[in-house]
Amino acid sequence: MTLDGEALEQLRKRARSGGADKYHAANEAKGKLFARERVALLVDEGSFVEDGLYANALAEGLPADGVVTGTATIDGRQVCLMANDSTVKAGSWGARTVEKIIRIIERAYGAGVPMVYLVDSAGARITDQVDLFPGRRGAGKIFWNQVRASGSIPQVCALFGPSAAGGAYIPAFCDVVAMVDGNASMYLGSDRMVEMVTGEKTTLEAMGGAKVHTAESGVGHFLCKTEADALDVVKTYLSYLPANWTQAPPAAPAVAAPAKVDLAALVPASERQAFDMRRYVKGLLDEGSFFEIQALWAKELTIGFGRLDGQVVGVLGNNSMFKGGVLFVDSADKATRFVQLCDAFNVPLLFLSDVPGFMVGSAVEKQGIIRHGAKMITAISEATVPKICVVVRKAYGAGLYAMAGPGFEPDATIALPTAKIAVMGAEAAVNAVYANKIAAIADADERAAFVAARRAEYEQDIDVVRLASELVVDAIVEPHDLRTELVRRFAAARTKDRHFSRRRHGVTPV
Ligand SMILES: CCC(=O)SCCNC(=O)CCNC(=O)[C@H](O)C(C)(C)COP(=O)(O)OP(=O)(O)OC[C@H]1O[C@@H](n2cnc3c(N)ncnc32)[C@H](O)[C@@H]1OP(=O)(O)O
Repeated sequence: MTLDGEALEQLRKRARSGGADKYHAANEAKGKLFARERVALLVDEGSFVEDGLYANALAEGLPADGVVTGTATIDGRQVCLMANDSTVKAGSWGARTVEKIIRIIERAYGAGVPMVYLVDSAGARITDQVDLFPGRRGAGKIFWNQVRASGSIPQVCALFGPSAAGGAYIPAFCDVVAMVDGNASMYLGSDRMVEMVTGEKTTLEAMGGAKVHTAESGVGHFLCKTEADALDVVKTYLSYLPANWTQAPPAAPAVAAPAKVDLAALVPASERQAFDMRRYVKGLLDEGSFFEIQALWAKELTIGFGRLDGQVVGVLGNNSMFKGGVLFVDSADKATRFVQLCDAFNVPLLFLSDVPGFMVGSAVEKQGIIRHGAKMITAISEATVPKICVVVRKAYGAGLYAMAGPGFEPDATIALPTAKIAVMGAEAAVNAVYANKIAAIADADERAAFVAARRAEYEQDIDVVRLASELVVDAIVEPHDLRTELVRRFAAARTKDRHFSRRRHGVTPV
């Protein structure tokens, strides 16, 4: 075939226009943008270089084979990207679609630049299955490549529509997923399939919608109102991360902490009174820099990126506003993944502890709280980035270990003057040791006096000065000095040795 300029322009136009008008109109009615509009909104103007525009150009009705792939810059930094075109066979993957996706991930991995996935797809194109599904470069190779790239380059997903069956694993293998409320969904079997297999009547939204995944399953990380919001999340996420695991996160000009926040006043003296750790974090970090992740899921643990004097840090803080800040199965998983993410991309870790410990009881035992807790403690142990544990109010039981306590090679354990570190809280400890004696005291006043005396003894044992004198904590720091102390200590830890263990990898308690 010979092509003159006009014929090539026609071919190009056809490939760029996507699928049938009715599918463009249907998307528009749902407030969805065309895949190419999403790319244009995300990347620096004029920076996109496309690959595979003519994929399946000889077939009828499969422009670009339903996926846009290429390289671009975001805020001047190089990325690779793919964007499903849901106007072409619902964004399903044909053989060329799969090959294009595999190639762009391989390219991102090879170049050491982030990979961005703009997902809106029906998963495997069932009618093409022999070509796309089982082979060496079939759809499985997409996931293999994602797993290989995980922790080597940032991988971030914005989900705008369905992400069906195999398609659901693309977001799942990403570091974070932003989901557009009302349109985005992830599920292994469609509602029709679920009814056929199990008899359950459900909908994509009820089973795998954005609210479900960002608040209940934890597979999604950000609930976004609009597509533009989801694209902003992608940009913001990348702004905290290096291009790949060999580089340091990008520094920014230092910004002071918010002047009006009095950290000491934020923490109530009584352990029974809750406070919002998110306010504490925002008061401590550079003003406006806190970027919370999974804000709606496992809220008893607050996580996110921020900056201290312009340098990126990953923050984990127990939030007593939710479930008393106790660690549960989900919060342990939330911590595990975030610690691994930060460690992979050289983001120092700041632990702000106000933790009563892990939850106890038959419900959580049946959910495997022990192995989830062990997983979290494994991640904390294996993390070799600079890590600092600040005991803001308390660190009890295995909660101390899970929040990078002294045994977990932190670069420092810092206690605020009112901090308590103990195997458990005073009330529980007195009850554990003296239950028989307490029960044997008939007189109520005498019993109360006995309990108060034992409690006072116990409190003396865990006094913060005693802990500092025993070298359990490295410093006692007043709240108004905490930020400066952290800036200096993180700077000092930047060049630390990051070797952990002589082995291929551990056997994680999953
Ligand atoms: C690795 C294993 C796998 O991934 S197996 C993949 C299994 N996938 C599925 O079961 C999803 C099936 N599709 C759906 O549920 C819907 O199409 C979803 C994704 C919800 C989108 O709905 P909606 O926007 O209304 O589109 P639609 O159903 O009208 O479809 C538009 C055109 O696309 C086609 N299509 C859709 N999905 C596939 C698919 N997986 N394989 C092949 N073709 C697919 C439809 O047939 C329809 O085509 P046409 O335009 O009528 O010719």
